[in-house]
Amino acid sequence: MKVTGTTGLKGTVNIPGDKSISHRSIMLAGLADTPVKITNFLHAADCWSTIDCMRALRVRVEQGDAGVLTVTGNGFYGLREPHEVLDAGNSGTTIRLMTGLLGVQPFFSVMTGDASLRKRPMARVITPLARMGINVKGREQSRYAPLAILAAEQIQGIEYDMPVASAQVKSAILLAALFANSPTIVTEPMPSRDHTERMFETFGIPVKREGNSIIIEPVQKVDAPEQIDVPGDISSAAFWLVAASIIPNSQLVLVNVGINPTRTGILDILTQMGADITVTNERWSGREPVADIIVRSAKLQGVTIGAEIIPRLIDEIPVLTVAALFAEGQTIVTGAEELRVKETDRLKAVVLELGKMGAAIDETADGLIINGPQKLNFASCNSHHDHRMAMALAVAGAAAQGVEIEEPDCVKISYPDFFSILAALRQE
Ligand SMILES: O=C(O)C1=C[C@@H](OP(=O)(O)O)[C@@H](O)[C@H](O)C1
Ligand SMILES: C=C(OP(=O)(O)O)C(=O)O
Repeated sequence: MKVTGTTGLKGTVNIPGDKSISHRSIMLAGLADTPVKITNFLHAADCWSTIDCMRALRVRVEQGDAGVLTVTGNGFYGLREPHEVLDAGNSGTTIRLMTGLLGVQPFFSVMTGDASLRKRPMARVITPLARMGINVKGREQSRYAPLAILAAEQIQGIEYDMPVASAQVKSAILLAALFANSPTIVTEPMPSRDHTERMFETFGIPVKREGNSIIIEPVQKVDAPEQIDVPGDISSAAFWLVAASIIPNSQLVLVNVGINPTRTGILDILTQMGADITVTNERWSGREPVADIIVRSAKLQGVTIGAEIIPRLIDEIPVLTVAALFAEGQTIVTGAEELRVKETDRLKAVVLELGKMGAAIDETADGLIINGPQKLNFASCNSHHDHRMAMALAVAGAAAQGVEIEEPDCVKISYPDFFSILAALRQE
């Protein structure tokens, strides 16, 4: 995929559905006994992995006009033993959340994923689930998938202090907690995205929050809504926010962007860098706040991105690195060691691939140091089969002298139309 430099981006982008919320909508609707309609669902490979897993557990998922889904479950105890190995593909969210949900079922199941997913840490979910009485085993002393999930007997609620801020670990525990015989208290070191908690409330499940703790009482059933409208994904909007900021003569209107405060670190950091961002038309999409966002080119300054904000922009670091290369002064990222266990080691990958374009970025144990502005040249760069890398490289190329992206197809994981939208917004 070749992306050439452009003199400006202009237009309106309808932001595709939130990936995190799309996964959760299918899982919760699959526990209901009435049909749930889901609009603006993200039709991307990761969310389809969740659909395929839930279908294998005998949940009906039908696709109607405009990609609207209708999910029909068989009730709270209605999942059935799958005949096949469940494949989470490239999706960490699918395998980790599903492990919580499968661990409490009275049947055996096996989950696996692609080569990248089979290298990602799974002990972080297996350890707390084991304390609940859930029996999951994996490869290499239960560190990696494939995972074998044994039929559950008695599930206890636990009090768990999470060692890392991870919405996936938190959500796996909270899903299992619904089926336990006593309450569960999960405490996070820093608040991670709370879409599971909000989705629980949408399904009539009470959620108690005390500081950084979440308390869940077991339930016997869920009260499903008739419809869920998935907000647009701010992690997808992030590529346009950065691209329009650093490419002169740009103005974009991003429509229907989720602005859940556990996700808006990118808006805070770009604003601190001097970006010209206007959040308008704030409204609710169910229990999730959404808005339209106008972004115009601006002169950016370097910024410090510390551990406390990382969970609120965890997936945005690759594209923020590109922003930092175009900003005046130093940008320092710390506390971002979780990036090493994503689809690829994203700290290493940004240094290596943007380095091919001439960028000098220092890699530290838990972050990056970028001195801007830097001049980038045309180069061939590899996505490392990581969707966020592919899109960050495209933004860098469009803002500079162009880029050739090897292995660009991975954008199908979260944003299948990314390249065609980029082409449509270009001014020359
Ligand atoms: O819960 C979720 O939907 C997600 C949580 C984050 O992962 P971690 O929980 O591993 O931080 C994030 O990086 C991922 O893209 C989606
Ligand atoms: C890390 C990501 O997703 P997941 O963990 O679900 O694979 C991502 O989308 O950037």
